[in-house]
Formats: sequence, structure tokens, C-alpha cells
Amino acid sequence: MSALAKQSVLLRHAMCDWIAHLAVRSLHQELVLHPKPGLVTPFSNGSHRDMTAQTFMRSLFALRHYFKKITRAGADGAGFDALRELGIAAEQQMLVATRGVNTHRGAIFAIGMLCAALGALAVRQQPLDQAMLRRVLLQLWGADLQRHGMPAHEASNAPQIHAVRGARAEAMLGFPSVFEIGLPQLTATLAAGRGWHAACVDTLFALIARINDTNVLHRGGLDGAAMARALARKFMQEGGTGTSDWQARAADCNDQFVAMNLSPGGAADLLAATCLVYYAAHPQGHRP
Ligand SMILES: CC(C)(COP(=O)(O)OP(=O)(O)OC[C@H]1O[C@@H](n2cnc3c(N)ncnc32)[C@H](O[C@H]2O[C@H](COP(=O)(O)OP(=O)(O)OP(=O)(O)O)[C@@H](O)[C@H]2O)[C@@H]1O)[C@@H](O)C(=O)NCCC(=O)NCCS
Ligand SMILES: Nc1ncnc2[nH]cnc12
Repeated sequence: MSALAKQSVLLRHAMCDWIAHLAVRSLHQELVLHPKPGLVTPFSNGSHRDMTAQTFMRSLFALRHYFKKITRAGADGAGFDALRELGIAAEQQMLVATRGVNTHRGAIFAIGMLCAALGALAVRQQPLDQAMLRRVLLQLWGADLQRHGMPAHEASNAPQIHAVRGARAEAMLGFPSVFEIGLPQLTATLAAGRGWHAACVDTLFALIARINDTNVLHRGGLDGAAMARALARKFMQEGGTGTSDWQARAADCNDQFVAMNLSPGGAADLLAATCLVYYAAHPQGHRP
């Protein structure tokens, strides 16, 4: 290999490692955010009995190599099956690190796919902006995600996928919740001058208010899911983090989630995904 070719491989690896570093940082950002209704934070285990912030840290540490591998795979033009194998291996690593707890199952999928797409953009020297990212994700893996995301019995009834939209449908549709809910809310709260912490809190509540989170559905059924959305909507309608009593309102919301044993793990993953996309597009920008 010529010196120039070697240099270009090194540069490519450095870019991918930077993207993987942003992925780990975005998941860490989600974990340390407090307050979060029903979710694990460093100060509360929310509605969980089997995981703590330490369990998440162990999981995150075990996954750091996965994010490098999947970003590099995206940069190397890997097909969906290769990405899927990396995802399945990462799920095993997570389960070993947490002794069987599903800390990051959704994130391995969502953040993994976004890392692969960012890798593909970086290697083409294209801007890591929202529109390009969504386009390249769908161009490269959209058809496979569609196949993976829609069980045969649903294929003839596409609107159903919108009614109960879980992790697979999110990816298949190019992460509408990240691009159409998460990022607009994050940037709106930042533009209002309330800072990074408030922006993440508002983004999480905006996501809980609008997505169909399969975790909430499994734990609380349709009534629990409707209640979780209504509580988050109320928090946002009362001004989100824009009022002086927002911490008390958020704590009250957490109490109600815990009383109903609800945990919006899907929304938490989508908050982390939103942070990743924001960090990648703003390399010189705001640092929490
Ligand atoms: C593609 C898979 C992720 C498919 O998984 P599944 O068919 O199970 O799909 P979903 O139920 O829709 O979601 C899986 C996880 O995704 C998160 N999630 C939920 N709703 C959404 C949503 N609307 N959008 C995006 N993401 C969503 C959520 O993950 C979080 O919750 C996890 C903890 O959940 P749980 O295990 O239920 O734990 P507890 O609440 O503690 O349960 P109990 O205590 O009550 O028992 C946590 O990990 C968060 O991340 C959903 O759980 C995938 O499984 C798959 O196919 N993998 C193979 C790899 C692959 O294909 N990779 C592709 C390339 S990367
Ligand atoms: N902080 C958190 N607590 C509980 N479940 C989660 N899934 C993803 N992040 C989570």
C-alpha cells in the first residue's frame, strides 16, 4: 500500500472513531440527564428494579468497540446483513456486561444504524447534516430496513405500522421522531437560550408525548401508553422547561410514571439519537 493510501485509511478510521465517540457521548448524555420520568438516572432508578446507572455504564463501556465497528462498516459500504450481524454480536456483549439486562437493545439498533450512515457520509466527504444523513440511510439500507421492519402480515396493511410504530418502523421510515420531533425541539429550546440541559429535558418530554414507545406499551398497555403521552404533553403545554417551577413539574411527572411502573426506554434511545445527529452536525458547536 502506498504512503498516500495508508494515510487515507488512517484518516478514514480517525473519522469513524470520532463518530463512534459521539455515539458513546450521546448515550452517556441520555443516561446522566436528570430528571427523566420513569427512567434510570444517576440519582434515581425510575421504574426499574433490575438496572441502575452503573448497569448502563457497564453496558456502554462494553459497546464502545461496536460503535467503531459499525461506523467503519458503514464507511466501507457494508450491506444490511453485515450491520445486522454486528448488531446481534453487540446485543450479546451487552447481555454479558449487564448479566442479562436489556440496557441498550434499542440503542444498539437505532444508534448503530445512524453511525453506519454517518460513516458512509464521512467517507464520501459529504456534510454530516440532517438531510444528507436521512437520505443516505434510506438510500443504502431503506429497502432492507423495510423488509426487516415490516412482518409479512403487516405488509399488506402499511398504515398499521404507523399506528404501533416501534424501533423497526422508526428506522424503516428514516427516524422521523429524531428529525421531525427531537431535533426541532432541541434547537427550539437552545434558541430560546435555556441551555443544553433544558433542551435535552424538553426533547425527551416532546418525544414521550408523541411516539409509540413499545416499552411503555408492554409495561402499561394501551391505557398506560395514553397516560404517559398525556402527562408528557401536559408538561410541554405548561411551558416545558420555560417556567420557574419546571423541576417540580418534571419530578411530579416522574412520580406518576413510577406509580404506574412506566419507563419510556424507546424515547430515551431517540433522545440519544437526536443528540448524536446534533453533535455530528455541530462539531464546533455547543458542548454540554
Ligand atoms: C430491531 C430490534 C431492536 C427489534 O426489536 P423488537 O422487535 O423487540 O422491537 P421494539 O419492541 O419496537 O423495540 C426494541 C427496543 O427499541 C426501543 N424502542 C421502543 N419503542 C421505540 C420506538 N418507538 N422507537 C425507537 N426505539 C424504540 C426499546 O429499547 C429501550 O428499551 C430497552 C429496555 O426494554 P426491555 O427489554 O423491555 O426492558 P424493561 O423495560 O426493563 O423490561 P421488563 O423489566 O419489563 O422486562 C432498552 O434496551 C432501551 O434501548 C425497545 O426495547 C432488534 O431486537 C433486532 O432485530 N436486533 C438484531 C440486530 C439488528 O438487526 N441490527 C440491525 C443493524 S444495527
Ligand atoms: N435511562 C434509561 N432508563 C431506562 N431504560 C432506558 N433505555 C434507554 N435508556 C434508558
